[in-house]
Amino acid sequence: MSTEVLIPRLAVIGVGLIGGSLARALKRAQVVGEVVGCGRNVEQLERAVALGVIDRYTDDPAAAVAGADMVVVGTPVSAMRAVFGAIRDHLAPHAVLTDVGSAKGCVVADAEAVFGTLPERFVPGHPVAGTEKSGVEASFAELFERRRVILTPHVESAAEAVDRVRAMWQATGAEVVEMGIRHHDEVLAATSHLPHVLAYTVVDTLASMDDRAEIFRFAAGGFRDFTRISSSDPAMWRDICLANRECLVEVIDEYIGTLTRLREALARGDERTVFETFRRAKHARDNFYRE
Ligand SMILES: NC(=O)c1ccc[n+]([C@@H]2O[C@H](COP(=O)([O-])OP(=O)(O)OC[C@H]3O[C@@H](n4cnc5c(N)ncnc54)[C@H](O)[C@@H]3O)[C@@H](O)[C@H]2O)c1
Ligand SMILES: O=C(O)C(=O)C[C@]1(C(=O)O)C=C[C@@H](O)C=C1
Repeated sequence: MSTEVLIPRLAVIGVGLIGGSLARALKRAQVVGEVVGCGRNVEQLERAVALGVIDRYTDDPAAAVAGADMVVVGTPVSAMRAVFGAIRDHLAPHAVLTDVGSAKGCVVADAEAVFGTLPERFVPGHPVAGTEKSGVEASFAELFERRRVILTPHVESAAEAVDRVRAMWQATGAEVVEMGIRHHDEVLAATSHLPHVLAYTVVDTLASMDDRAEIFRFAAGGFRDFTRISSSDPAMWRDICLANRECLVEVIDEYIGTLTRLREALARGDERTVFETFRRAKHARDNFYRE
């Protein structure tokens, strides 16, 4: 099989679950030359080299991006503004800059604040794939296979830069789609951020009940499936939820409406409403996952 080096030098700033999985996938596909990692935790970066995820590392973002053809920011969204500030004057003229943040409006606002105007070669991105684990140890090359990656190019994004980021993600086995920035944040508030809020609050509610030991002793498959994502990094999810709070609060209100209606139906013994709510949900989910 012939392969083409799409990215002679890749800089990954924030080599964790997502940055590490991307580096692994691109190496496996043999489409990348050298991978330079950058972060704040030297032990983690050394581990990344030992695992073969990156070829070398530096703790200086400016040095990491020097000569890089593609720069991927894989830090928590709250760190992106500082990273943009540190690399701003050191990007090669031909370098394409992208990120993997779970919310996009905040990242674009940060880029605009740092760069003045949005750079032509900046293409915001979001792989809609992950796990509840964090760190380079949890990264794996197959993470993005048959998953979606959303690109949210801004009006100034150069078509050629968008093509390069698309080609990078396609090489990982992902399907790439484009979306408006606000639309992305509304959709992900509903499909990703709300479920995380629900999982965290359900577990938190049960954990604060007096008989919690008894409750958790009898928690079985349903509880495990529903709450897996409440094991995700609380600091990362605090950042995501606050960054996308406008869209998230709207969809939480919508959800509270549905939950309140169900609660009232249960209280008055309204079989029909309870059944119809569950039936509609089963129908929607079964259709969604029928492939
Ligand atoms: N975990 C998921 O399921 C998932 C899925 C898609 C996108 N994302 C997004 O990807 C990004 C990374 O998430 P992750 O799950 O890989 O987290 P992670 O904790 O596994 O990795 C983040 C890495 O960034 C490093 N870092 C933190 N602050 C930094 C800074 N100021 N400069 C340089 N490096 C810094 C950390 O040391 C760590 O190595 C986040 O923006 C998140 O919103 C996460
Ligand atoms: O599967 C998980 O553990 C995830 O949380 C992945 C998940 C999601 O909500 O689906 C989490 C955050 C992202 O930005 C994209 C994907």
